[in-house]
Amino acid sequence: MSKTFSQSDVSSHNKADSLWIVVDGDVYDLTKFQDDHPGGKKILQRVAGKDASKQFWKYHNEGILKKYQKQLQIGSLDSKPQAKPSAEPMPVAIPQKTVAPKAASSAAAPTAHEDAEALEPFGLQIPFADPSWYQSHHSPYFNETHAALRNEVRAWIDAEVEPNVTEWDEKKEVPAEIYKELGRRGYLAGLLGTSYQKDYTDNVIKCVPTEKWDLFHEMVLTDELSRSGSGGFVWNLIGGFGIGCPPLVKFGKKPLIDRILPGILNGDKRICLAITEPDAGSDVANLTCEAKLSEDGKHYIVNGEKKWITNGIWCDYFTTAVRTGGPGMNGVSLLLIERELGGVSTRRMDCQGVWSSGTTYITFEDVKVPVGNLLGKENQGFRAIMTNFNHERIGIIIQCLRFSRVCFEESVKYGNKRKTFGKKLVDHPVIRLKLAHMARQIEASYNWLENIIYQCEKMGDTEAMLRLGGPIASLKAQATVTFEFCAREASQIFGGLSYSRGGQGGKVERLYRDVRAYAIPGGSEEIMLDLSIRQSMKVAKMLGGMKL
Ligand code: HEM
Repeated sequence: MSKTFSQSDVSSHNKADSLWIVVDGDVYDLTKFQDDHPGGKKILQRVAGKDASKQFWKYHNEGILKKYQKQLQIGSLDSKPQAKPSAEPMPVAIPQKTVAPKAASSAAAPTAHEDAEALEPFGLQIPFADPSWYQSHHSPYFNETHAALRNEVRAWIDAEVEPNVTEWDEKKEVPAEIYKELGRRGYLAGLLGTSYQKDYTDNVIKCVPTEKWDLFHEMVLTDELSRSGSGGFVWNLIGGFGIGCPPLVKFGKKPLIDRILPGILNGDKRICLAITEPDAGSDVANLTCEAKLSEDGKHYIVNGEKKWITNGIWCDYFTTAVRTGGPGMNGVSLLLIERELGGVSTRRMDCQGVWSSGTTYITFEDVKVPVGNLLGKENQGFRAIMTNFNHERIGIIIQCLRFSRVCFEESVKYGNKRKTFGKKLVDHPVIRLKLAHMARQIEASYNWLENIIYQCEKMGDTEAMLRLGGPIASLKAQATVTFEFCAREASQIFGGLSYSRGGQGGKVERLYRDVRAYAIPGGSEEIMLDLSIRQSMKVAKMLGGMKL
């Protein structure tokens, strides 16, 4: 914005018929906007022609300026210093001695050497609102390729997503263009829990050499997407893909992969995972959706229902758990069902949270699916589903922990501006105690997550399924409990502002509603905690190391 004004220029626009104000040295013409201002026009007229920065920041967060700046800003004060506003989450320079990052090591061994230097500080530097490596703490896991990805994703989310996410959530839809952008940026090819799938897409990620891609990049990507503060948004983008596509890549036959994977990775086609049924959730072995082999042995005829399927309404492909054999886990297969085969109906379900994720009820009626669409072997789908669960749960953990950080960050920011009884909220010990309990749970869980991701990076799929199934289940429960706690405490800190939708407490209100979408699917807390002990004990016994 090149136009500059003096303070006296602004002062002359001090009436309803020409209403200018100044916020942080920038000049806004609110003459037309005043009638639409949700806080009322009188309150704006009272500050007409004046610097209203203090009043503005009392009632709004940064998102408002990002959203309305283009439309309402007409210039800046001639006295405005050149420096950027401090709310900008860009890399910051703080005095310190260790800022020279080492060259990245191989994908299989992410900078796990003793002399790895700390990375440049990045973000707002609010302790615990970002992982400690953003504040230049040393880490054996993250190098400059992870930092480059983090910077790229954050710039995108800050500029194009965060200011719109409330609107999208209320509309229960994210513009299709955003999903395509995910493909264009080459992010989809890296979100599969495998090496980067560069052979199947021309949209290859630019900021990370593909041969260096590892599970920590995937972690950073999911983490930064989640900073949008909307489970609905994150699930819209990766909720179906992140769990529906890996079985295709790992167990699909080559002709099927060659035919459909490029369209999926480019963001042109969408895929989801269809396991849960009206009568089978965590109890996967009891599912009833049947796939009967046709007499000529060329097709499966699929009949049945699936419920709570993320993204289903928008999907072209459904990675579906079907019964091809007898009762129990040994009669279950995975089948890739295509919408265009006919007989697939989808309807949106109204849910408590994750509104823009498209939770779906699906019916399959005599769908004729070619046998070439079988993923893995007939009646051996249960194992593929179990392997997939680890990837799904790790995604849930990453999201929950970032949402917990968002609750923490929002609370710290609000606690530093809201005054009660003559003091800022953060100056009340009872509020600091809430922040302390949030921070300790977030950090403990995140450090465990880093360790588990490192183990996944080192172990093969089968070993990870056996040895990490228990710990991942346990951490999934830990992460959802942490998220619930942080959403609750943040909500108490925001008071009425997080009881109403939108506005300053909007993120916290939305995340509070999203909690159950994390605590129930992908294995409920109860199932996870029980499994964590059963599985860990069983494996320890099996591997012969446990002495009682
Ligand atoms: C660039 C100028 C402004 C824009 C674009 C703007 C926009 C908005 C928006 C979108 C809301 C709805 C709540 C939210 O989403 O946060 C809102 C609420 C409000 N605004 Fe503004 N506003 C501006 C300036 C001001 C100023 C200067 C004041 C005070 C002097 C003010 C006072 C309020 C109040 C009291 C509310 C209601 C807050 C609540 O519900 O708790 N606004 N504004």
